[in-house]
Amino acid sequence: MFSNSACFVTLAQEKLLSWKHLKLIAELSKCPPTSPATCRYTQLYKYRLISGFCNNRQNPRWGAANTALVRWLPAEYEDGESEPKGWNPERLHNGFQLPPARTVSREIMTSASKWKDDSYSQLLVDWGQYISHDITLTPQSTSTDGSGVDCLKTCENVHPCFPIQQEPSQSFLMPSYFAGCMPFFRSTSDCFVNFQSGIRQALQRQQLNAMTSFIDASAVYGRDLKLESFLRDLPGRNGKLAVNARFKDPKGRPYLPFVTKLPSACHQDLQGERVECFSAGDNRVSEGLPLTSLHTLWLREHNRIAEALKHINGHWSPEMIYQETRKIIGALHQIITLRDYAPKIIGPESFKDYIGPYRGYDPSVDPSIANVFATAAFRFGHATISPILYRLNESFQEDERFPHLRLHNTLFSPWRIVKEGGIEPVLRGVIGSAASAVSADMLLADEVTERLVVLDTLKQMDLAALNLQRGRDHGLPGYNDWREFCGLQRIKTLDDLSLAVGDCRVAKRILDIYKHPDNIDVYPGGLVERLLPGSRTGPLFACLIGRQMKVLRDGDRFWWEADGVFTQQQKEELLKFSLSHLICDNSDIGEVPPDPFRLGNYPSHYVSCDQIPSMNLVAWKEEMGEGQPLDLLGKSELQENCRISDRTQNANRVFVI
Ligand code: HEM
Ligand SMILES: [Ca+2]
Repeated sequence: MFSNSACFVTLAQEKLLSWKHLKLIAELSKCPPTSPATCRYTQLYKYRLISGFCNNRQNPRWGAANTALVRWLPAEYEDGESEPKGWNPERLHNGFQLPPARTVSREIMTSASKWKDDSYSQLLVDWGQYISHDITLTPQSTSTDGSGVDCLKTCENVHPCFPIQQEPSQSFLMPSYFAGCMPFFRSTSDCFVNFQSGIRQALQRQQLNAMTSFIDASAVYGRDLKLESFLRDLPGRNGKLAVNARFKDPKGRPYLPFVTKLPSACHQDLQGERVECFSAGDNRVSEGLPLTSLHTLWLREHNRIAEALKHINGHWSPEMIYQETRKIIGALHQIITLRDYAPKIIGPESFKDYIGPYRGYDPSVDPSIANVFATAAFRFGHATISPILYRLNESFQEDERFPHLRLHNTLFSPWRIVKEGGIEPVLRGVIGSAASAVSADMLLADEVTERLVVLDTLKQMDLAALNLQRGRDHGLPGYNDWREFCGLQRIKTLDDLSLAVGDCRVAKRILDIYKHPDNIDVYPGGLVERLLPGSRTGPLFACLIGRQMKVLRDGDRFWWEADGVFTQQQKEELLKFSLSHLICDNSDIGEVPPDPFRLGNYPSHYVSCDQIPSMNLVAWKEEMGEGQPLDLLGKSELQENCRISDRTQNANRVFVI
């Protein structure tokens, strides 16, 4: 039941089970019991802890890094406890076998072409990917998990491997060691046993979120002290982040530092010198060029703001400059996501229904990421990935030196930033080209279903099949159960499905493959739904994304609008910020659309950077002696007392934070 579990358990549930039983469970699970976390000192500290612990002082683990994804509906494993759906291919669900993930991908989700979305730029897609990396990372088992099985070499379902079977007609295209399947590593399972939700659910396998759930710029700063220290320019004593020591852009602007473990797995320009994978608060930073460009902009913005704050408050310590800048950058991530991004994704009506106006911090709200959000709903964005990466010159035309590229040639290829003109050609491409439209008959581009590059796997992967298989690995309930959860009608007939999808041919194909409406997986089901007006999602994903965004806001003690976090004057300055401003201040681009998520023609819909409002940081001016003494308390000093969960080390820890 608990095999391959990451070890960490708090068993303070004496009211429910005897200590004898708790100890037995701990032994079986190999998860040593620990005392519960407490947050004794945190009221004295005005910044978030890097791990997210003690954001909620009564429930210190809520939203923290390396805690379980929460369940809004109990898991449905084949054996009730841990085996994925489809683990035993012979097993019948409502009288039918589940269709293999790859079949669903090829028959329903893969498209050789994509329509353009005339309203929005590609930046809307890239922000989605960027912010998803701030709030969720589901760690996977590795071949070295002690199981003795190498998931790169087997096509059998043996823990922790749950390979994606190829359709027989495809196998001959594969090298012999892959013939028949694509490798798949099951997500690592959590050891934390939460009895509050009942014994049955407590014993079910749960997956982890390695990131802090909060929108807190953890993709910039990291999620533990070790990574955070590595990313900082501590020797500079200036509150800044460390920059790349080897390369600068053509105008002398900095790049992100490289990873330390060399040679890194990133792809190389075979002609030139090596360019390693970049490092940032999130280790997926080098996955795509727009993603890397956004990370680079935030690195530069941190250093720009830190420099300005140092001038304004000459008496601030390097630690205080760093923390205040980090706090501002976190707030800006929240503003862009809730004000500019979310309404465009779920539509104005759903925004009103599920999120609504801010009414203050609510400590009874659990801000943790839900399993269904990370594993299905927020992966809606995969259907908006463009098969082409556009690179544009100063006149927003195709760049002759750096032409457009097919997507698979850009993944994990940071050399294309360093050697091919910096981040500007890519940034102009993302603001100057249309997002891909989502329609039921054209979902994921075949660039990502036939040629997806995943590091450490030579094989070209299928993102649609990975998403589907991941949902089954996590035992996610089906599409119909989630519809019911969201107050939508269950689908019973082909007519019901045709109505939900808005395309009866697609609806028929889905029922032909699944045979029973209750067998439809939540990912393809949610993805094919007819989009709500003014949104980029159907009603199910709008509900799930809306609910998640609401708890991320209301359950965050440090939310930028929460009482006492910023002064009124500071809030007014923060609200002036926009992604246009981020681009203007940190790249060589001098003209931008006022809202870069909206697609405009160049030059008529662009304005000069001088016309973009900017924050006045004088709102952060503090007279000598005005700050609380603890503002200046060295973080390391405070966090000495905070023994924070680190799954790679001994799990048997006491939390006193
Ligand atoms: C070129 C663009 C993108 C690529 C190559 C990409 C690739 C991937 C891959 C390989 C995974 C892990 C799949 C698995 O094994 O389960 C993943 C997960 C995910 N992606 Fe994307 N993605 C892209 C864009 C996006 C966008 C635009 C969004 C949302 C708007 C998004 C949201 C997510 C989410 C929420 C996860 C789950 C993260 C986790 O919990 O680990 N991705 N993506
Ligand atoms: Ca976060």
